[in-house]
Parts: sequence; structure tokens; C-alpha cells
Amino acid sequence: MILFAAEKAGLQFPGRCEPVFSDLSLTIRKGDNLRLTGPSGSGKTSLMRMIAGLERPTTGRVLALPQNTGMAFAEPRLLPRLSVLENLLFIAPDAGREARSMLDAVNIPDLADKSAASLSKGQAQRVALLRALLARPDILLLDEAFGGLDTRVWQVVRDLVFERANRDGLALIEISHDPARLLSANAKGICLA
Ligand SMILES: Nc1ncnc2c1ncn2[C@@H]1O[C@H](COP(=O)(O)OP(=O)(O)OP(=O)(O)O)[C@@H](O)[C@H]1O
Repeated sequence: MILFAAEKAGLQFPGRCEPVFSDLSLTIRKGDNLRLTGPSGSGKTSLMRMIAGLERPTTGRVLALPQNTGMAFAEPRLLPRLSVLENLLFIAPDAGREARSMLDAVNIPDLADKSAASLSKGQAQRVALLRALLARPDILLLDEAFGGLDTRVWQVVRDLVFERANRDGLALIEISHDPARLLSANAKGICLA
């Protein structure tokens, strides 16, 4: 099943002489694992935003967009005035039981009622991932999302993502400058120059 397709897509921001990328044809199917690579400023995040439907190509065409995307970034972007659980229920109001069980799965069951503003970066990154998963995405987009995690916690996170990927067939798209922090060892690389 095709979740995203672009044909010869290019993206140029207003006021810029050069497009960020051009002539990019890409198809993402259910269950795919992709890694976006390329130097800083080459357009990895911009391409992710296009996959999520947040940027439109300025040349070429997008032929298919996913219905639901989940995104997590290096900066967790939680709502600081809400508790951890409230941040999760904001996305999925009826998923209280699932949210608590996911907090348990990533080793932070005691943080449910803590203020999001009081979390460490690694704790907040885990909550941001759970929020992305609770959106029931077809595609999970991870943009340097796990730099704050120690190896043991990172492995726990990886297990949860793959359990969901196997259950729901979600496609996984990752950006990480550190190959050791890629969840999928079998990800196909898309290199932006
Ligand atoms: N909204 C925007 N308006 C104008 N220029 C933008 C916008 N978003 C990104 N850019 C520019 O597009 C280029 C690609 O940015 P992007 O964040 O996609 O790169 P990246 O490969 O993800 O970089 P990094 O690895 O440093 O995170 C950069 O030159 C950036 O300044």
C-alpha cells in the first residue's frame, strides 16, 4: 500500500536562489524503513515536512500523502503547562489506559502526573515519541529524536517502535547524524546532496 508518492518534486523557499532539492521521486509504502542522509542544510527536515504534507513542492508533484503522520524532533516540543499524561491525552483523549501502559513500556510510569516543563530532555523525548505514536500514524517521522537517551533507554524505545511497526505496519522515516542511533538497521538510505 502506497502512503506517500512524489514525482520529480522540488522545493524552493521564497527569496532563495536555489531549490533545497529538485527532481526527487520517492514512493513510501506500508512497512518501509528509510533513512534520510546528507549534510547539514541539504533539506532532510524539509523533505520530512513534505512527506507529512506540511510543505508543498514548488516543482513536480506529490501524488499521495499519508492520512496520519507522527513526528518527533530533537526538541520535544511538549506543552509545558500540561502534565505528561495531559500532553498525551491532548492527542488521543480516550487513550488513557494505552498512554499509561506506554509510559510504563519506556520506563517512566511515575511521570504521568508531573509537569512537562519539569522533565529532563531524555524523558521529554520519550513522551514526544509516545505522543507521535498515539496519533496512530501511517508514517512515523523521527528527526534526530533520540539524542538525549542513554543506550539502555534507547533500546527500550526501539523495542516499542518496532512492536508498533509490526502491529500496525507503519513506515519509519529517520534522520540521525549518528548511525548508532538509527532504530532500523535495515533502513534504505535516501541521500540529499
Ligand atoms: N521555512 C523556511 N524558509 C526559508 N528557508 C528555509 C525554511 N526551512 C528551511 N529552510 C532552508 O532550507 C535549507 C534546508 O533546511 P533543512 O532544515 O531541511 O536541512 P537539514 O538537512 O534538515 O539540515 P540539518 O541537518 O542541519 O538539520 C536550509 O538552507 C534552510 O535554511
